[in-house]
Amino acid sequence: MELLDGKKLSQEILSELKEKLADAKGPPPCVTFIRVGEDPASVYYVNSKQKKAALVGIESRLKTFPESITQEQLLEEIGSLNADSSVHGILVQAPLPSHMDERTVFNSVAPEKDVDGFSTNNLGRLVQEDPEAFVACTPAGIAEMIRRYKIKTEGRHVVVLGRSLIVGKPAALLFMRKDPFANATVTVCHSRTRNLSNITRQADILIAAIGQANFVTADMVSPGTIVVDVGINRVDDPSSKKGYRIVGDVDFDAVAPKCDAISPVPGGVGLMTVAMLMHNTMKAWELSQKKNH
Ligand SMILES: Nc1nc(=O)c2c([nH]1)NC[C@@H]1CN(c3ccc(C(=O)N[C@@H](CCC(=O)O)C(=O)O)cc3)C=[N+]21
Repeated sequence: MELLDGKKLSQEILSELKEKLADAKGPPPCVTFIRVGEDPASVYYVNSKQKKAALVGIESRLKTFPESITQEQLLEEIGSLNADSSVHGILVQAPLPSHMDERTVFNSVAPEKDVDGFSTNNLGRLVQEDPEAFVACTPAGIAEMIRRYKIKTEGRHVVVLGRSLIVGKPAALLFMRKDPFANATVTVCHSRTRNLSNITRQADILIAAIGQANFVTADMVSPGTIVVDVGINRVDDPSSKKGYRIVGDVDFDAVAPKCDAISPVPGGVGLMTVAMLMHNTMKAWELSQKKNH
């Protein structure tokens, strides 16, 4: 069993980006984060994204708003960032307060600054296999992990567990692209899927993005499978300082011995997500320079 090491890979990606930026002239890439409210997980994630940006030489800015901000006010703020030529990427941290419509908010980010890839425009361009599309950072991170470990996907069966906008759906689209690093046969399963384990046992590559701790058990996985665990679930752990720990969607201890390769949580896809955000910001910056010349 090989461990798919997101920590090592993400550091590799970040240092490649840093190197690329080292001899760049003019203002550096800039990503602006929007955080509404003080959800501790959001505070933590945005903070860690800002730290990684600084490491690479990407400028980052943070705009925070109280939960009481109206959607209209938020759209106005996004509008002024869209118009600000010193900002190359905009990321509205999810989840948003329940009085907002996430779809409307995500769609208000200018397509060329939508480094999250959540807007209609970028999802459409992903379906069209447009290389200039911004691909959502988590699916992009999964694909990059598989590519860098030289895991073949062509003609193989990729089973995606979960159909979310942010992970499951774009991941399925990525792996079915006409591309030597994709070309997979993709099955998407979700909460209404019947005989789930019959399907998951047919997977060459299993991507778990359900959001439920220990959902994927050993009987669901055939020997030799490659498992990518996208879950981030909090479970109580009195022996840890915080009183909880983060686990994925896979019962790691039981499943890992059966796998050819498996990504851990933490230390797996989460870190790749952050690295791909930096990649997307760099891409937004490069595309904006191309346009201005
Ligand atoms: N607009 C938007 N874009 C996002 O990309 C987005 C978002 N909203 N909302 C929340 C999710 C979650 N997410 C993660 C980022 C980093 C780790 C990460 O760094 N994980 C580390 C640390 C885990 C830990 O200890 O908590 C690891 O897996 O090793 C995980 C998850 C981005 N998201």
